[in-house]
Amino acid sequence: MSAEIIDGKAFAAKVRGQVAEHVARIKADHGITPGLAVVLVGEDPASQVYVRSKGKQTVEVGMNSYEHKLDADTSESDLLALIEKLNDDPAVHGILVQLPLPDHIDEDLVINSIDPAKDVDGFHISNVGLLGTGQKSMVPCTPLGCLMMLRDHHGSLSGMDAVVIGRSNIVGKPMAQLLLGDSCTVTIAHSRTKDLPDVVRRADIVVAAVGRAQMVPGAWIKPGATVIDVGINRIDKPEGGTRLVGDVDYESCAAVASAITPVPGGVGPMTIACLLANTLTATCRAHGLDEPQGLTA
Ligand SMILES: Nc1nc(=O)c2c([nH]1)NC[C@@H]1CN(c3ccc(C(=O)N[C@@H](CCC(=O)O)C(=O)O)cc3)C=[N+]21
Repeated sequence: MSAEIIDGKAFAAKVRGQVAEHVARIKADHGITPGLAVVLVGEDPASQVYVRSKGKQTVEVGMNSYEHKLDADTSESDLLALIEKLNDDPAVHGILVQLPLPDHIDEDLVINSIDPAKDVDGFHISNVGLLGTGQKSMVPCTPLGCLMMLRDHHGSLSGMDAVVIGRSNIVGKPMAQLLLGDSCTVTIAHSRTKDLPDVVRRADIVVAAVGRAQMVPGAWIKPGATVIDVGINRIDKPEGGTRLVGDVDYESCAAVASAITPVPGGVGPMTIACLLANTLTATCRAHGLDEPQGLTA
């Protein structure tokens, strides 16, 4: 194994420290406490774990956390009414509606009903359009966390060949926009891409975000490339029990890459840290305060 391990857990702790410092300052100077509302519909146990750790970390950086847990059979109109209330609540600077939503609720409708200025996930069409045209926006947390780690590792990304595997609205597409914004030559690959191994082999930067356990083998990686693994998949261990793995085959990729993010402890913790950074950014914009440096795209 030769690759440097990019420690997302440590990086996320550093980001949270910067957020906490800034929060303390705006509290002391302006009497403002950032507030993040998280809305969870249904009982999905994995989702509940994320919501809990988000809530805990929100409080740890000095923000107010508002959790709304709704029954799985909550109607779309009740959910929209809650969002309207949160949009109008000056104590709430950020709103996150945990995805996926139950089938009877129109996800796009719900996301686009969030005030874009409070859309700390960056999923509202206004924010997507602003990001795509290089204007100031709220940037989706997972791609923002990946970008922070890449910038930290490489300094400039200018002119690098980047391949994003996966074309989701949540990760693949915004990741491609951010890499383009940093002057990479960007390819978005997906399930219909021809000769995927050859496409991936051209890349200086590989971002894997397909949601398929260990699908990228080391044989696809150009020696010396940087591998960012967005996948979080739970698989059975041969000896019983389960473990988390990414979308890349860690052992074989780490043997040829120059740097790689582990799962767990890579992109996941950075996603939550960036959610807090976005909540701080939204708070500063709402009150016309200076934005934190280095915590936005
Ligand atoms: N509107 C919305 N925004 C989201 O950002 C969002 C969402 N919906 N729905 C669910 C997914 C999932 N998600 C994770 C965040 C952090 C970890 C994380 O920190 N994982 C740890 C491991 C956790 C464990 O051990 O189970 C790690 O990778 O090291 C995982 C998953 C955010 N999501």
